[in-house]
Amino acid sequence: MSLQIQMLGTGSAFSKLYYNTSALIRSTDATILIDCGPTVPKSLSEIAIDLDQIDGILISHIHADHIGGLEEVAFRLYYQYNRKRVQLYVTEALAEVLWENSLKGGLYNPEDGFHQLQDYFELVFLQERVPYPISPELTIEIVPTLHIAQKLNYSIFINHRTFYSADLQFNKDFLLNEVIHTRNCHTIFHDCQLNGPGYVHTTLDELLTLPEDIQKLIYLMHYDDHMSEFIGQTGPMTFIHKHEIIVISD
Ligand SMILES: Nc1ccn([C@@H]2O[C@@H]3COP(=O)(O)O[C@H]3[C@H]2O)c(=O)n1
Ligand SMILES: [Zn+2]
Ligand SMILES: [Zn+2]
Repeated sequence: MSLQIQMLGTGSAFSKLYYNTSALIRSTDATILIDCGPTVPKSLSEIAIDLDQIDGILISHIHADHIGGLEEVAFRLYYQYNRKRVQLYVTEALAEVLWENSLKGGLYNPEDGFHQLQDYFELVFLQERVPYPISPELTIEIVPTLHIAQKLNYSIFINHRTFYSADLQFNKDFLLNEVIHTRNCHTIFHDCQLNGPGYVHTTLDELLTLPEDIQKLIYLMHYDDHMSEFIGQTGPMTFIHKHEIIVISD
């Protein structure tokens, strides 16, 4: 069984060069978007993927660089793609905040029957730490991780052994004990702030404290526009780039 993870963007929240960090998971039987910042529709069109080729969207947390493209996607699925229904993978709690505190402002339209998130998307409520089989070849599992205190935030295990971080404060114990020791992950996509202190993100210096054999598994994403100054300074870790495809075999 193999799947592809293709980056739609690899930049930080304020990047002007690398697009918002987001990825497309493509198995033979499902195409799922992880996060949907404002640059996602443009990035998809650059690789000639139409919105109606996407089966579902998973949201890690509510910051504009991860959800700011959802209004466009919702409207276009309805008006340009003949009311196409796409699954939205979220926890129930995140769905509530997503609608009430973000999308409702643009998408609420009672005259045309749009009252709630379900009027645009097929909601699939994920449970924390419960694997969810999206298709025979693709299983996802979300785990709560710390980005900003008291703010919902979920990182993702894809087919059990690939870890994809949401925006994340460095958690060495979690990476060593859960991601590596317990789950035996072979591939890690990790957010990376190039200059410290990180405050709400993991810094490059923090990732460089991990054992080298673990660093070898790490693709760095969510980086700032001065990334090129750090090429050669990331140990065995690799910057991943927009539209790059990583093939995952299990
Ligand atoms: N305490 C905080 C909170 C937020 N931020 C910045 O705001 C961005 C929101 O999107 P992000 O991708 O989570 O990155 C955050 C920080 O750049 C920050 O720098 N410090
Ligand atoms: Zn972000
Ligand atoms: Zn964030």
